[in-house]
Amino acid sequence: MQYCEANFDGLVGPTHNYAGLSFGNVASFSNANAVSNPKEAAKQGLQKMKALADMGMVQGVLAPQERPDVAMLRRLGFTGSDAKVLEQAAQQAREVFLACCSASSMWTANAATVSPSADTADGRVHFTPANLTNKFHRSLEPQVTGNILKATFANSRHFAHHTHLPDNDHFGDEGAANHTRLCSAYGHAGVEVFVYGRHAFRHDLPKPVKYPARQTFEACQAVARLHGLDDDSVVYVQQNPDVIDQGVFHNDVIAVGNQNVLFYHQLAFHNTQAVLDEIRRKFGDNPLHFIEVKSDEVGLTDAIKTYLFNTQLLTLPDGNMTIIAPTECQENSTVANYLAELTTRDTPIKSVNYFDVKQSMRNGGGPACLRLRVALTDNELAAVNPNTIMNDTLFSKLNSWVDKHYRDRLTEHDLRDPQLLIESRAALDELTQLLRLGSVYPFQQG
Ligand SMILES: NCCC[C@H](NC(=O)CCC(=O)O)C(=O)O
Repeated sequence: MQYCEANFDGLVGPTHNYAGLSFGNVASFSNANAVSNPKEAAKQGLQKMKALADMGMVQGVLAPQERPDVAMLRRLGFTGSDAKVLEQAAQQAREVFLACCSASSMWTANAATVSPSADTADGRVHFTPANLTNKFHRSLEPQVTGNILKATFANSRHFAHHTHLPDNDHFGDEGAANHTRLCSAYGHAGVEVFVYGRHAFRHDLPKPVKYPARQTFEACQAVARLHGLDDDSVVYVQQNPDVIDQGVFHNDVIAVGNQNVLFYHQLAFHNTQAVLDEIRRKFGDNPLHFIEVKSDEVGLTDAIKTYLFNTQLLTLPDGNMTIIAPTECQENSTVANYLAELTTRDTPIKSVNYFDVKQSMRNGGGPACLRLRVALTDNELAAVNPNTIMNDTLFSKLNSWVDKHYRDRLTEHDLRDPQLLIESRAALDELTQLLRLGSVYPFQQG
């Protein structure tokens, strides 16, 4: 049997904007109110997807969500026509209105946690959408995310879809951004590493003081239980609370793993040595590479600014690994030099490819935030909705779709425009036909 790791990237939605919604995410806060370009953002994402498909990777697309979320605004007491709801909300509750306009579903590393069939008790691929409770704008996502995942991985023999965890801070779950799987080959049972920021029920244990810890230990345990993972193949790791307080709001801002490589910053974890020992013990005898970046090689500030660790670490068809990095890494000489030197070392990482995803970076989302990894066997891949897999035809169709529907400039004022809602729904309706997803959006369900 053949195995692969597919990357499913989130398509940037037509309302991509900068609203400063994510306290603790430095880029989001510092770009609040900047003018966005949804068309460019969507195209930057498509370019990355196409380039990975051209490298021989299996690349999929996950549809964006319906925004503004008029249904949520109605639930919060705004009434009348859609236009009236938008106008009242924008005037009376600006922050709530902006939260209901965010295109944040584009960061599909936060869509769900995925466990491949090689790790699960029933031999199916398991998906749990993340509840994203810590930020109101992101807590709007899990229901429709679940719909989109079910329409993309629509085969109950191979794919198990769980309901997101309870919508409560005690079970705060940010999905795959805090989950890494290490394995000797994608089809072999691996070690699933869950990273949390705090314990929900224990107040005596360390936690950040300035910024929120979005993910809890209890959420990680619940997902591992739902997926039927074996305790001997799971490691729970606490993120270093100090780095959360410096702007590392997800683990994938400070560490990334692939197969037998864990690439991380010296300050990433609490009790690092114990973490590494447990991973090594559970991983077994096969070779395992811990690539630790020391603070005197790349300081935390540079790592956060350039998103050195929010890179995709991919195994190419020739067996070598490559790093997919944002151009911010190339523009910083310390980081660029580090990466150049890394490819000469005796590790599986042999090359670096840089991509311009600046529209996403300004909201704190790098290449790794934009993708959800799904390791699949050939049979499972054959059961994935084929219309969501990137190739020349889909690339050209999606580019034309973006050209037809997306604006190239969006300000806060534009978000109030009822015409934008009409345009966005028309775009998404067409997209669901293009990707053959069925009716996944509230506006399609009457
Ligand atoms: N994995 C990357 C996620 C980035 C995301 N940013 C945002 O939602 C910013 C939205 C805004 O500020 O307009 C977040 O913080 O969860």
